[in-house]
Amino acid sequence: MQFTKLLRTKLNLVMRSPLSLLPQNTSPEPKILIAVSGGQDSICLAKLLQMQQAKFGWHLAIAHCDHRWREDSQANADHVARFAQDLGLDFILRTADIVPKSEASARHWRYEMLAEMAKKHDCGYVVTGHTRSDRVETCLYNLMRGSGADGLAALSWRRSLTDGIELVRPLLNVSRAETAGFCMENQIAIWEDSTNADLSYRRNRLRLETIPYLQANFNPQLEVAIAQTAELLQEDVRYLENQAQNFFQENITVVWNEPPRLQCELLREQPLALQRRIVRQFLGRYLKHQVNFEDVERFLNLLTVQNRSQSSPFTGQLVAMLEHPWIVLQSRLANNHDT
Ligand SMILES: Nc1ncnc2c1ncn2[C@@H]1O[C@H](COP(=O)(O)OP(=O)(O)OP(=O)(O)O)[C@@H](O)[C@H]1O
Repeated sequence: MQFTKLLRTKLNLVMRSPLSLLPQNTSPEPKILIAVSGGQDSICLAKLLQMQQAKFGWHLAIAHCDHRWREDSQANADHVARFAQDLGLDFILRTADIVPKSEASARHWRYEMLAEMAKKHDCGYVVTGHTRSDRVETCLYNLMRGSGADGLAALSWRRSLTDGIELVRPLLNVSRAETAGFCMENQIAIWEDSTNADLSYRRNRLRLETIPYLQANFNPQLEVAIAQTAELLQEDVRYLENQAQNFFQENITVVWNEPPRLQCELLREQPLALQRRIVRQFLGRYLKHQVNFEDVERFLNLLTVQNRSQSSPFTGQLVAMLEHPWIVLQSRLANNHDT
């Protein structure tokens, strides 16, 4: 039982134990919803948690989301239902009314359903089977998209899913090879997603071609190295985000009322790394799309211009106007200096 022992040890480390992210032996019994796709990672997670259920006093349930985008999706859901029954755990299923059009919309729907199921069944925690391998893929993928530290700090151990419900990923230091070894060792049948081998998906090319190439030619320990980078950046990002939040709390440099405005002088005094985060948080409240690099740089350019009526338009209806000593965010219609 080599893999079983290894993974149990990894999850119960004395220092920084992933399981310490979950409540243990509290009263009332903590309820945890395990998101299971049927693949080796979430199957491994569910079995590992079930093995320790009595020790930590958890009430566990399994949730599956059927996106209905493959012909065999019903059989996939049935597989997970049988697995839950074998483990003696409750099974909760959500089936999509409308088949999602993209990976991103499927993921969005899935997290919405997981939050809704957790709320309905009184679970304070949702756990997913994301592994170190997922983390490395996400990190590399984001690197190629030009992402900053936030994207490279891919996948957090824990974040808020919705009000009062935490999302926890206990397998972030476990590799996919280890979850596969665990499932084999424990003779658990996993559901093979037929699209996993499809190289027309960029994510699959990264997993099946790029990462093995980098491992063979650059660093056999590539996964560990990149996961370490993500881990380090995560705390850097947290620190900088807090600093940016403090800026809003400590200085009367921002007015949130209409039209919202930021004071140029105090913003200019901050290091550029912080200026960028402050502006991103500020714009994030108002722009309809996700704030991107160009939006932030366009806003910050206003700090360097002399022309009092200079403006920077954003996609959509908003424009940032230099109105000394402020940069004001207003509707394009309200401003006739549009560039
Ligand atoms: N259909 C599903 N039903 C329930 N849980 C799921 C489903 N698909 C994925 N999950 C959960 O999400 C984890 C990650 O799955 P996967 O890597 O396929 O998702 P992803 O699309 O990359 O999502 P993410 O953006 O969260 O990384 C799984 O280990 C499992 O816990």
